[in-house]
Amino acid sequence: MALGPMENPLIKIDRVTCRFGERIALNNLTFTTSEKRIGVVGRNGSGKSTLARVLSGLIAPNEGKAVIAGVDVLNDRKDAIASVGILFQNPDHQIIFPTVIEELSFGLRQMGRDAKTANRLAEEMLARFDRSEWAPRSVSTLSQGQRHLVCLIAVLAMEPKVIILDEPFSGLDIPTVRALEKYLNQLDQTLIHITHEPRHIADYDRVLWIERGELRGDGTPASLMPEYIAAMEADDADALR
Ligand SMILES: Nc1ncnc2c1ncn2[C@@H]1O[C@H](COP(=O)(O)OP(=O)(O)OP(=O)(O)O)[C@@H](O)[C@H]1O
Repeated sequence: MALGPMENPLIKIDRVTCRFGERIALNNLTFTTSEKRIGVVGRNGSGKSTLARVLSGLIAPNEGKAVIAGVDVLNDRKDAIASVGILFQNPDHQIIFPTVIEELSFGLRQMGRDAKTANRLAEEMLARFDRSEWAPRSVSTLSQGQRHLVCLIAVLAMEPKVIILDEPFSGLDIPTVRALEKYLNQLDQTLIHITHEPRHIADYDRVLWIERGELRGDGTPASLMPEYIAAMEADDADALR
């Protein structure tokens, strides 16, 4: 018998606890999901970025594990690269090479492509985004929005099944946000989008509301966001504690 999405979810967070010293960033968090568009909300410091890092295998939880498309993303790094990609809030936390083509080729080399193939695929990706002239450009000469697009292209080039977006639009101007949104909406891949802006996930299939490292709410945007927004507005005295 074929397993349905409930028995064989695309994404599984299984009893994950993450501590930083005394601080508990994620507390025995468990959920599964196979939806294509998942929003993650919660106040500052609630554990969203920690969840993003666990989901992409970049940090080891103290307990529990993350499994994406059957891959234990922490322990099986080679398969994890094909399963999950992450777009950080700040592109400068992601970019490590001086030129755009080197940056794009790097991920493809990591996936086992030879240098020539990686270069060709990177050039094809730039052409797809109508940015072929960026190939030899020094990344430092691009604007923040342009560097963001380089990071997104780099993630897409690796064709991961799941793309995690950690507040991808903060600090970007309206046209750049619109352009990135357009690219993202067209994608066939699963998106997990961490945001403080309800508008960005209004059409999503599911929203997870994280508070103090635990799941405070779980539902559709229509069922969950009114309560979330009311809680945020009622709670401004507690901000930054
Ligand atoms: N490397 C770290 N060292 C120490 N504490 C950390 C570290 N990373 C996260 N924390 C703490 O873990 C908690 C959760 O942080 P996290 O960055 O996951 O929150 P967040 O929901 O993404 O916040 P924001 O909305 O402000 O980006 C916070 O209390 C934070 O101070």
